[in-house]
Amino acid sequence: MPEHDDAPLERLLGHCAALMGGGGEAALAPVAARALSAYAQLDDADRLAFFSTLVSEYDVDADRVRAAYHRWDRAVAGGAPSADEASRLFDVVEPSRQQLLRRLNYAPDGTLALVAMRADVRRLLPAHAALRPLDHDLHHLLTSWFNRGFLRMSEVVWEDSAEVHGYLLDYERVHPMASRDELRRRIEPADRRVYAFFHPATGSVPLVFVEVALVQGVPDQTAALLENRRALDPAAADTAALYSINNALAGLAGIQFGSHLIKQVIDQVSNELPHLQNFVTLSPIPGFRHWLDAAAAGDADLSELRAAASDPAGLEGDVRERLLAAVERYVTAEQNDDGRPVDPVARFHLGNGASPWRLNWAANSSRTAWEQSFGVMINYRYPAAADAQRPTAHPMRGNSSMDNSFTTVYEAFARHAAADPDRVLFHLPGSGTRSYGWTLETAQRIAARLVDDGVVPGDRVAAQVGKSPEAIALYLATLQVGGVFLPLNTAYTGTEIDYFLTDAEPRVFVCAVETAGDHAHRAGEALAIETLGEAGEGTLLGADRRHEDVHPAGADDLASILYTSGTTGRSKGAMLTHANLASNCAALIEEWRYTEADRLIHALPIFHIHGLFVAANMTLVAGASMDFLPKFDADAILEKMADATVLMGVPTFYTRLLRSERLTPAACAGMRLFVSGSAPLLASDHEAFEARTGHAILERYGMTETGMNASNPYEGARKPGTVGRPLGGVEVRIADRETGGALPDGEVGLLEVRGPNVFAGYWRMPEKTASEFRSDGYFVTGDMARIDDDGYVCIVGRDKDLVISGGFNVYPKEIEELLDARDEVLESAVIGVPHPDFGETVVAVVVPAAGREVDGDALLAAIAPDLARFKQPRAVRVVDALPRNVMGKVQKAALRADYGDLFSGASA
Ligand SMILES: CC(C)(COP(=O)(O)OP(=O)(O)OC[C@H]1O[C@@H](n2cnc3c(N)ncnc32)[C@H](O)[C@@H]1OP(=O)(O)O)[C@@H](O)C(=O)NCCC(=O)NCCSC(=O)CC(=O)O
Repeated sequence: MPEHDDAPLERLLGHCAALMGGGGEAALAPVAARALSAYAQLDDADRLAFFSTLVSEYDVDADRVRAAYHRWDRAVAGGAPSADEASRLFDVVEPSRQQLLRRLNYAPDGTLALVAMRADVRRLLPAHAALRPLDHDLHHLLTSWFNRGFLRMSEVVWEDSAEVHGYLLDYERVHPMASRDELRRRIEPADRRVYAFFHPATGSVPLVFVEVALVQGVPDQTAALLENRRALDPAAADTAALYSINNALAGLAGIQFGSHLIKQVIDQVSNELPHLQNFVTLSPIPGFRHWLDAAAAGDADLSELRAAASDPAGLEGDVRERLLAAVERYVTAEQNDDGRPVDPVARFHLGNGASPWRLNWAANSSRTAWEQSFGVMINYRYPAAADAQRPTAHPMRGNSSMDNSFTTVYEAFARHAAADPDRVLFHLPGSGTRSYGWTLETAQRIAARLVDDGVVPGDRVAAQVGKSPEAIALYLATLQVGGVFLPLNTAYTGTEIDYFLTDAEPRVFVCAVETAGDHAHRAGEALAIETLGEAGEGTLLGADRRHEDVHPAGADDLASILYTSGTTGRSKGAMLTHANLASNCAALIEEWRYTEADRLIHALPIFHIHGLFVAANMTLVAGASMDFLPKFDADAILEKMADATVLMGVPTFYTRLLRSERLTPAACAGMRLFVSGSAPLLASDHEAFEARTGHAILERYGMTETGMNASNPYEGARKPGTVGRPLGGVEVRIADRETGGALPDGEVGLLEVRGPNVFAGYWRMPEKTASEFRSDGYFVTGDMARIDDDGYVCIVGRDKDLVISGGFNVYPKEIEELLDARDEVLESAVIGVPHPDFGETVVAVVVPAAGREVDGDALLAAIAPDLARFKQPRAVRVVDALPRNVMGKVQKAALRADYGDLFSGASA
């Protein structure tokens, strides 16, 4: 080779030796600059030689490590290790090339040159694995130099320098740009933004840049975002689409800037445009086809799908559906050993707090998109800034989840109110009534108050109030203004309320007039407190105007969050969308032939799905009326039967009615339907009720997360001990508990459901949400069931450790945690045992701490302030030890057997 080709490498190595020779920073900086300029002249062969020298010659010195270790070890053995020995050891285990690289960084623009050097290393790495230690050192150094705290975000505008624009043109890889004109279309229009992150050491080079489009509706096509079009007025947009996110410098691959960059972009956009509702991406799925190719080798279905998909003309109908299902599985379920998604883009967004939202068929017609994922793209959805958690959900297949062609519960109610304002909605105890028109006006007055309190769409409105027509108007008002209704059990204590308010961060909390004093301390900048009494008194109705605007809710917008106790002790907020409520209500109205002629006896609480989203929603949507009773009262119900047509209740209602002598065929003569749900109805109660009244109770099955799933038929056999067939639009299947594989009819397994009724996920618990869904969108209910020969679902037990007391769910963990926190308790196990009135009730089995005694009553009194009454154990049993299996797990089944008849003799 001619001498001048060798010279730069030799010069470089000479400079490196000089740099390691010592000297102050001022003296070394020019040497470093000369070294980097020599490096810039190297070709790949020389680079490889240089890198190999760094690996072999600038490594750790084994003798020095050994010597330092022995000194340290001796000092430790002698009982007097000093900080000196430890730091000496620390210094010598670092390869000397790290010091060399740090000194190269003394050169002006040294950091950028070292980032470029790492890009070279990474390019050569696949063929030269021996360079890995060098890459590791560079990664280590760059990670600390590019600490997130040094990054500065700014919006790139058309007036910025050509240099910055040039970088964007060069580094845009998601949707490459052919010209400055194209760049201009992404920067200049009012509905387009580019945000870039800069670092002091790399000057005007944007390390990461994010391109944002302000649009109406969640986008499903890249072409629509990139084409030349008239700009949309940002005030008319409802969605910010982050459609291109680029890491500019290959040398920074794998350097985590933290999860805040995207959040910072979202904060910036939503500060400027607070009305935006959706923050989404339209992202590629780069690894899908590669994964399909590999996975097809061991999977006959995928192999067949891969073959079918190889012909672009055949990508219709069934193949398309199956491909989308496979993409969904790839994005949501396929994980690396570290539990993170295999797809790099999914890893990035899910790691940053987004959720997979929707798959879009034929979203990108570029060749790359075709080669990566058959042109399928995905929207990930980010929580909005103000509303730190927008809905998270499993992806919905096939461009369909944003279908707005449906009527919300509020709209259906408002139509009845407008068409026939005098129609009675509430029959109150005594002879009072409230009309649809009154309810609409009351809701509008409450809406005015909510708006004055600062409620904007997406804000939560929490309520712990007694049952009254005004409380229903509050629910309607919340929906009207686009809020998310969060009803709370009136039995919850202050400690429990603290948790819900902290977790849900509502804008407004409405409490009972008499508890206002207890909650006054919660009021502040972020939370307004209002009061509402059972007679309609309180501050909530204080507005002297009506707010008539109706927020146009989208199908996927949240309508409500309902908290259910958690298996881990932390209550989970189930997020229900407008489409969840509307679709479920429509299915029930049809199934139970519910019409405006119906008059419902409503004796349920209105803070749960049964009383609010089944009973009240059906009435509001059908234009029917209801006898609105404050709570269950057998005599009051029997009285109302004279005028009513339908009763909806939990099994305790029927157990108690059966105890009344007034329950006769004559008393029920005008009734057409008795519905039971929320807990299993004893087959014996079903039979006794039919024998006494001639009415077969219609048992149905639902849960907070799904609304109603199945129902015995209105016409046809209502079979005791079953919950009937799936409702229209709802799919159910029985799955093997271990493998998740589908089981044939007749076998017992986990009941799983899918359909428009299934919730959008748990509030701020994306991992919990993900763990409760199968990759194909089925929600795992936790109930064990089988399907009989007629297709009826029979619930045979529960997989989850849940107690259902009088229709209220109670998770033992929450109570065990309170018991275990007591000094006198070593450990505890809480179980549900049969109870003649509540179906099941809560019992605590407690082991005292060493040398301590447990007094059951005192223990219950101690935990009572933190626990709603219905969750409090009805009995405490003190034992020496809890029964455990060989794995050490408490055997609750054994405890249930031991204490199962604790209440069998009790009268309710
Ligand atoms: C069963 C009930 C009628 C019983 O209420 P009552 O007010 O009549 O009870 P009571 O007057 O006899 O009260 C006796 C004592 O028990 C307490 N208590 C009240 N309800 C209780 C319950 N469910 N479990 C345990 N304790 C309960 C009271 O505080 C009181 O405490 P003390 O001893 O201190 O006096 C009521 O709990 C109820 O309406 N439950 C319905 C719950 C519901 O709507 N669930 C739907 C969830 S939605 C869902 O699950 C999905 C689906 O529907 O599919």
